[in-house]
Amino acid sequence: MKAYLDLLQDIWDNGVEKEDRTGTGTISVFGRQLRVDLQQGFPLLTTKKLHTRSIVHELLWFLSGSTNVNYLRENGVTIWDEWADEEGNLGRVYGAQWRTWQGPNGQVIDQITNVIRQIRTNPDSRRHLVSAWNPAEVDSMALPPCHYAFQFYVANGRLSCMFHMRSVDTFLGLPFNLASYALLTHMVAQQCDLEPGELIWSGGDVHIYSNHKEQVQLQLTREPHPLPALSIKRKPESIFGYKFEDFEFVGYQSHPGIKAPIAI
Ligand SMILES: Nc1nc(=O)c2c([nH]1)NC[C@@H]1CN(c3ccc(C(=O)N[C@@H](CCC(=O)O)C(=O)O)cc3)CN21
Ligand SMILES: O=c1ccn([C@H]2C[C@H](O)[C@@H](COP(=O)(O)O)O2)c(=O)[nH]1
Repeated sequence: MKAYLDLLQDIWDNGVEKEDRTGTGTISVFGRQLRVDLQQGFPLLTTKKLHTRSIVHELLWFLSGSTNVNYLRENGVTIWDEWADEEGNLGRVYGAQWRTWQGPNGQVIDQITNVIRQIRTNPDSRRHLVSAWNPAEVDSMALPPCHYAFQFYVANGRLSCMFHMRSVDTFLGLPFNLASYALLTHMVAQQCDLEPGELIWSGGDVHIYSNHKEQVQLQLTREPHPLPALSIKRKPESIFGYKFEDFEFVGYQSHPGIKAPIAI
């Protein structure tokens, strides 16, 4: 994950100071890409300890189609609490767009089921795409999607994934997002009898919040450890059958966690 540290350094060296919606202030660059070969290990940051529990539960929650934080809270995950209303609702965020995109004639589109069916039946298609960016509904979301689209690609028996982010909290958000899409790629690959290939991240406004600068400097002094491996204990009937206990990050060795405030 040297590439991640290089990205932090790149923002540090080339970023411009920019105000933002949260009032925190950032240094920011525009348009960057990272590529990770999933055959070389699972891309979990080793230069600070990541809370894998939150990452796994958040992905299972997206896949379930839920947009209420109750499931997360029941499992001790608090990362979406600041954006939820009194009933725990977030509006038509990721889960809703992935599983129940509403068409103009009242039809409901399950993009996840569809994309997996397509990968299985027509792997060479160039349309293996899921979009969370729904212009008709962005105003009814607690936060418009940051990771707004992803695409799969099949070649040589391997499944690769490219995902796009319009706005990137590089210190707190991106490590979660990379691990989450790596996990999703492993799951979809298993469901489609493929091996995981490459994970490609592309970012628009890629920033470091002004109150994360010390944390970033500390992280940049640290040497990465070897990457862990992901073990999936069983193959469920469908992409929606995975449980938290099915995943193990084998050999995850990391530097200690680094606390940082989240910009709301
Ligand atoms: N400013 C901002 N950055 C984000 O990354 C972000 C948002 N807002 N809003 C929506 C979601 C929520 N996400 C979050 C929220 C909190 C943490 C966070 O505080 N992470 C801590 C550990 C917290 C935990 O797992 O309990 C960390 O040290 O990584 C990470 C991602 C990602 N998204
Ligand atoms: O998965 C996520 C979700 C959110 N973020 C970050 C990116 C920005 O710092 C904020 C969102 O603020 P906007 O003003 O809507 O851009 O959250 C992330 O990095 N990853």
